[in-house]
Order: sequence, then C-alpha cells, then structure tokens
Amino acid sequence: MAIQWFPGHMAKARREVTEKLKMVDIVFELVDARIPVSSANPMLQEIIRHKKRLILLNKADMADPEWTKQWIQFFSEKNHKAIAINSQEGKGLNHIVKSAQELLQEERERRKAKGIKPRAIRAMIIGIPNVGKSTLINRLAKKNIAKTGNTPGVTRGQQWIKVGKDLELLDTPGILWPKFEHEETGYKLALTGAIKDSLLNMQDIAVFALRFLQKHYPERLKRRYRLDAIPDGIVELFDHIGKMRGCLISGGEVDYEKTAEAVIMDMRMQKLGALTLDRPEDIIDQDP
Ligand SMILES: Nc1nc2c(ncn2[C@@H]2O[C@H](COP(=O)(O)OP(=O)(O)OP(=O)(O)O)[C@@H](O)[C@H]2O)c(=O)[nH]1
Repeated sequence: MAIQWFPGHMAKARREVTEKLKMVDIVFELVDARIPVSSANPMLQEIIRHKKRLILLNKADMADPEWTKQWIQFFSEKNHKAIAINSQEGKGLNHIVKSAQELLQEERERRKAKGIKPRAIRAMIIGIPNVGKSTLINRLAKKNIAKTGNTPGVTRGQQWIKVGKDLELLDTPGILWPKFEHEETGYKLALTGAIKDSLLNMQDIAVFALRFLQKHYPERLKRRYRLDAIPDGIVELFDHIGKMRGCLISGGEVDYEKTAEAVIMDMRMQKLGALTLDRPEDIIDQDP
C-alpha cells in the first residue's frame, strides 16, 4: 500500500482507530524490529491514552538478534513490554496471549473481585503500512474468524477472530502513519520497504545506507562488495560498487543512480545479513 501524505487521510485514520479502540482492552502495536522507533506512530500513545499496549517487534528474522535483545531491554526500562515475532513463519506468536494477560492482570483481578465473569481479552493490531499487520492477523486467524454481532459492548457486524479461548482480535487492523520529521527516519523507512521509493532520492538513501554500514557493519560491507579497505570518500565507494556490479553508462562511467538502486536492493534482500537500523542511542527526542 502506498503511503499518501495528506492531512485528511491522517485525520480519518486517526478517527477510525480511536473509534475501534473503544472496543478493545489492549493494543498490539506492530513495529518493524529493524526500526522499532522509526516505524512507530508518534500519535499512538496520545490516541490510546490509558489503554494497555504490547509492542510486537515484527520481522525479527530480518533484524540483528543482538539489537533486538537490546531493544526489548530498552522498552522494558521505559515500562513497556515488547516481544520479538516473525509473523511470516509464525514464530514467537505463542507469547502474545501470555504477555497480554500479564499486562491486563490488574484489570482482570479487579473484575474478578467484583464478581464479573472472566472473558477473552479483546485486542486490535495497529501499525504503519507494510509492517506485517495482515500477515499477523492471517497467522493468528487460521480458521477462527467469528462474526459477533450480539456480544454486549461489541459493535454489530464487527468481525472478531478467536485466538484460542483467551483472545479475540479485531479482524481489521488500525493503520497509522510513521513520523517523518527527521530525514534519517525517511531513509530507514525506505530501506525497510515501508515507503515508496519515489518519495525520496535513491542516491541519498544509498549514501545513508553505506555510511550506516561503514559505521556499524564494516566487515559485512567489505565482504559484500569485495573491499580490502573501505574508502573514505563516498564517491570512491560508489565507484567501486558501481564497477563491481556493472552499473555503468555508455563510455564506462559509473551510473550512480543504478548503483544506488543496487545497494538499496541488497539491503532489502538481506544481502548484507539481518540488520537493525534504529539504535537506542540514536533516539534522543523520540519517546517510544
Ligand atoms: N521476513 C518477514 N517478512 C514479513 C513478516 N511479516 C510480514 N512480512 C512481509 O511484509 C510484507 C508486508 O506484510 P503485510 O502483512 O501485507 O503488511 P500490512 O501491515 O498488512 O500492510 P498494509 O496493508 O500496507 O498496511 C509482506 O511481503 C509480508 O510477507 C515477518 O515477520 N518477516
């Protein structure tokens, strides 16, 4: 799905999410494990107010496992529960219900004390485009989609998915947009495939990617592009990669646009391995 950057769309999405939120006990915030903060929606906290939130670091298979651990720790220090999942292969999904139950423990006990019969937890998934919402819903749904029109407090016609006996999930996710305040966030969103290429300059994205690799994964950069040493200048690096990959214009000069595309594709296709682009130490003014 293409992101459309119109205030009208954003306001509508916000309204829809706010409306659906009334029906659930907890929000499953789906983020990309490679960019747990850049793929989060800045309005979410404000919209969900006092609702409980479980952060799901999806696509964990594509993220650096060491940094995924650090991110879980980082969120925990901020009093947020986060778990790593891979919706495509269904990994980690069995922890979702347990984590939700833990987060809602107090409410559940309060109800029990009042003599209210326990019921399944109601949840909805919220996330930015392409983060894997449908994949997760389909994984959890299997064949358990149930139409509930007559459950008290549940909007008529809304589809709920029964996940075991303890969880009911709204079948339509809430889509919210990523923040786009920092240039870096845009590059990271582009590199993980969350936004359309045409929104950004490919060479800028590739420069960001190469600089990032040079700083955080120099050995992988060298291995992928057969470099003995990483040149200081970005033009030299482009020249080397362009020649190696045959990204040339007639006359034999390096085609920088094609080279940029090759680097971006390599990152997306995991040719440089599983990597994490957001680092807790980079998060200064963004409160997750
Ligand atoms: N490697 C990997 N890919 C995943 C995972 N989850 C989803 N994907 C892929 O990510 C892409 C987007 O997934 P969707 O489920 O369509 O994402 P969405 O959030 O519903 O997207 P919108 O409909 O645009 O809002 C698809 O190609 C999925 O196969 C995962 O855990 N690991």
